Amino acid sequence: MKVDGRHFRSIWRERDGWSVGAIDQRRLPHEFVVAKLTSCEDAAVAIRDMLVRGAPLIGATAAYGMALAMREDASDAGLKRAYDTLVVARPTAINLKWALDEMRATLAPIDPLERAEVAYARADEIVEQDVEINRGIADNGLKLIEAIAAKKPGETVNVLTHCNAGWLATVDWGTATAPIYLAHERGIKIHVWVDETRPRNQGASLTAWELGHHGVPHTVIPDNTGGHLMQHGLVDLAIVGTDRVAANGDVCNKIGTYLKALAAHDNNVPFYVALPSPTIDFAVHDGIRDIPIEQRSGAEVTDMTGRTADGRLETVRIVPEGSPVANYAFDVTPARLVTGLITERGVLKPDRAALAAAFPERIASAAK
Ligand SMILES: CSC[C@H]1O[C@H](OP(=O)(O)O)[C@H](O)[C@@H]1O
Repeated sequence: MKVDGRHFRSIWRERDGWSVGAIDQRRLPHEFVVAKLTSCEDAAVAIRDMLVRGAPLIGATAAYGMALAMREDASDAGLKRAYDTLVVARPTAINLKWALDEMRATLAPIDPLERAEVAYARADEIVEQDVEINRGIADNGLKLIEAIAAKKPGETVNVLTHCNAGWLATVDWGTATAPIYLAHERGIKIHVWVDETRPRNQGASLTAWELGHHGVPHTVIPDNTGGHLMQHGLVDLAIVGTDRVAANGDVCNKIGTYLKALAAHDNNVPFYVALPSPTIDFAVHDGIRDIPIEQRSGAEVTDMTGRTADGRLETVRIVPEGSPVANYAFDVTPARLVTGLITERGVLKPDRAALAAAFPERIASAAK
């Protein structure tokens, strides 16, 4: 989307035809730095250390990581090594394995001499497909926003979102933010409550940054505020992203999403989840039981980084030395708390039948 009027994507193939540019999201919102990935290892580290993050962007980065790997070693052993290196970079977003499986299915059958060129072409397709899918999510989600706007003519539609499921979490448009950007472009009065989303503060540092630079009205709120806003009628709907949706409609997303869904349910606030179909894991039938929840470094909880009054970036400790911390990166919202799944093929009920009917080809591939 736009950064002060100039269009950006989160990741791209550079003009040299082989290296990969990506916005270093660890530096936002205070610095806009572009990283250059020149090896499979670079791609794996970028995913692991969250230089890039967000399920679809993780998949796109892994796809280019495989292409970078084929430049290094296009043998069968090289292909296996690249897959094995990338697939363990982060455990929860299924888009990582989805993209790697797509790349391996494309590359394994062909002559190693052709693999590098074909890998870049397939990675480019995955990237363009993400943008196209998210544009479809925008169209389908817009209908929900328009229906709310029609009931309150002249008033603002207030949307709450959690973490960052914006264009920075994908190649472009975002998932949860895609309908928001389209509504804004269509002139609908919209405002976004942005959960700061401790401990990595991706709402405060990424969602606020991208909405602000695209000109979308928003307010950053502490994570614990959403329930209060819902009780007082200040949230018309919630739209969040997801890292993995189970076949039964359970939704895995950034830690704290489940609590937001409970508050929405208690206040009859529609709670939608926006996702591209590669985020559906038809091999998982109980999200709470079976989706692996990443646990990250305790330093993300004990420390905070910010800008000082004189413009320096500093990291400070906010937890007593010696106090143990736990840092669960995701939680799972049961399908019963989800109003609908906004996909590129429509807004679906969060259940097995609806998902299977909308994506029969995915059922077939999961059965293999
Ligand atoms: C469009 S996927 C966005 C999803 O990914 C984020 O997780 P992370 O930043 O740790 O990769 C978060 O759960 C978002 O909702």
